[in-house]
Amino acid sequence: MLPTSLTLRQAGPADWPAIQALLQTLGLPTAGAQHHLATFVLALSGEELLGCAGAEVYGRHALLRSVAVAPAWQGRGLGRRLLQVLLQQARAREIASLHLLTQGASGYFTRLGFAVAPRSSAPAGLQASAEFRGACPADAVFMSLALQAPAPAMADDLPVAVLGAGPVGLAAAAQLLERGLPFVLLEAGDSVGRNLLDYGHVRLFSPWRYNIDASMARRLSASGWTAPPEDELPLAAEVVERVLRPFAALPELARALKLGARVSALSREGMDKVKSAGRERAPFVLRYQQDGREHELRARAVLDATGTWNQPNPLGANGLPARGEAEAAAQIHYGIPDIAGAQRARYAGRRTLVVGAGHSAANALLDLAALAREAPGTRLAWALRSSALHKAFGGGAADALPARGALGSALQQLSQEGGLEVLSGLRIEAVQREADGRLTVSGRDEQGQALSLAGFDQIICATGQRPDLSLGRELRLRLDPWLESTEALGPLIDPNLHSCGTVRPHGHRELAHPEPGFYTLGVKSYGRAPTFLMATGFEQARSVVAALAGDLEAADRLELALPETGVCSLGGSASAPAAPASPAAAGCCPTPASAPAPAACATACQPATPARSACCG
Ligand SMILES: CC(=O)SCCNC(=O)CCNC(=O)[C@H](O)C(C)(C)COP(=O)(O)OP(=O)(O)OC[C@H]1O[C@@H](n2cnc3c(N)ncnc32)[C@H](O)[C@@H]1OP(=O)(O)O
Repeated sequence: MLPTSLTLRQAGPADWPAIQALLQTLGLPTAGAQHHLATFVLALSGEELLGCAGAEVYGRHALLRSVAVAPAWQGRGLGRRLLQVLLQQARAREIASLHLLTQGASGYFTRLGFAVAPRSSAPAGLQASAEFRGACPADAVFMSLALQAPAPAMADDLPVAVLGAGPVGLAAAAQLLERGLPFVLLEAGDSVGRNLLDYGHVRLFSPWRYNIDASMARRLSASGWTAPPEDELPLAAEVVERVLRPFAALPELARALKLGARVSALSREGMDKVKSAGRERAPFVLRYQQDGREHELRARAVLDATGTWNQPNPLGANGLPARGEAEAAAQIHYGIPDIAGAQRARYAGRRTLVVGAGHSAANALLDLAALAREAPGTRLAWALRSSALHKAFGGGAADALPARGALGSALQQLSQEGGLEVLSGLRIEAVQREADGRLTVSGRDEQGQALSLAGFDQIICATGQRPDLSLGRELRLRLDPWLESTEALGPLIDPNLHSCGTVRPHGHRELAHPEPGFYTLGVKSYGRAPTFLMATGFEQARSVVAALAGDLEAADRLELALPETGVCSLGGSASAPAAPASPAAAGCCPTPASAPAPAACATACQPATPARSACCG
């Protein structure tokens, strides 16, 4: 018998402690559940929580979870009543199908109409849920229940839209060609590889064989192309000249490529972000500017490989532009200027402050030091937010990419020889242009003491990049709260947690969003994390395109091991600042397909995985 005082109602924030306690008593996972508290239906007798059931909604699909009845009240129809309410609500919200993962209750849900299904059949949004990402053990049974007839598929003849014709966007195009899927490739710049050309003078620290996507190479080879010597280190511009441009010139690619086409907004036809019903069969709508006019096109899926290069982080240590930064813009270069070439005059005989702790800063400092040997009066200073210089110096000989290790070692040597003024632990707050035209930088040291450094002619800001999130404003995206990476990647790449090159292989599942058919690829998928390597992007493109083609077997077969940097840390304090990204680390340095991890790193740097529970639901 159920108590006469039984009430069923929707949960509110104050109910979470009691729900959590019930789930823990029954051995059900709690990870991620609180985010979906608003969907929870509760059964109460007075203040006492007798049972609960919740759902995570992903577009027109939902993941049933946390179906729990207190042991003393089981077997009296309470579970069934809770589920009836949830099902009613799901139908009212036009949810097309309900799914669940369970270890011990599949028999229970079979009686309610659920059927066991392969995990791979789960809608894309569900793949990004905490339960799919690890809160439920791999042996949990996946079950589904259709609430409405399946939506008709979107017209197959619509193209896949690839945004950005950098190495990863072009790799996606190569995969789409191999799969025979129609596509359109939109590039804002006037050339493929536009961002690489911006630092075209920089020599990459990974040799050719890691800079070329395999599917691109296959297609190029068929047209008589000769691969560059695989052990040489190319300049960034050479990657464009010798690989990307020849590939883009192939007729089958050239037909699909729109240069000078800047995408400004994405949405779904007839749907704003709020509308759920019919969403997944509504084509994407892309708005873009080309030749001074606004255009729109429709697509069945969108792969955003636009990178982050055009969104540099500012000088301000708090992530905001330093006060006065905009006014001083004419004397600040963001990225890696061509100090030995086109921009020599800007730095020769001048005093320059380089801000940042990544490979871009190292490259700029070494170029300035070389210039100082030729041009009298050239002086250089280096400001970095952290005082942990060893991180900026990298792993040296322990780095699996020797050129990357050598870059840090050369910087260390330069600082030891007194070739540069080092200002570590400096948190920049303001930049001021003085009457003599020089810049004064002020901020605080790690103890909070005010600091002011005057007399800089130029500043090179190499503090990394961040993604432009405005494109996805009308799409349903799930991002890591601080990295702004795809949410599932956050724990794997968070520089607060670890600094190794080790990232668990990942593909279409980790890259999926609640918006079916939308994926972010390449460095943008890592958001603000500085550890992206180009080979990661090639593998992402391969997996996502295989998934779009319906080849889940290939999409799930992920093969990628990243080389260690030689500087490993795990569980770094939250106050430890992240090393800023650099193009050398972020956009242009592919990695060996499988590089052995140095012994020192092999155990210390296991990628973080979400907390696991013995049970599931
Ligand atoms: C998506 C998910 O949340 S999966 C996680 C499911 N939850 C759990 O495993 C937690 C522990 N179990 C419970 O909290 C409860 O037993 C629930 C939620 C599974 C069922 O709730 P109850 O209120 O006990 O069930 P209800 O009274 O509606 O139905 C009882 C019937 O289901 C059967 N049943 C209950 N649990 C199970 C089970 N794990 N497997 C198969 N049958 C079951 C009972 O034997 C009973 O059968 P009968 O009608 O032939 O006597």
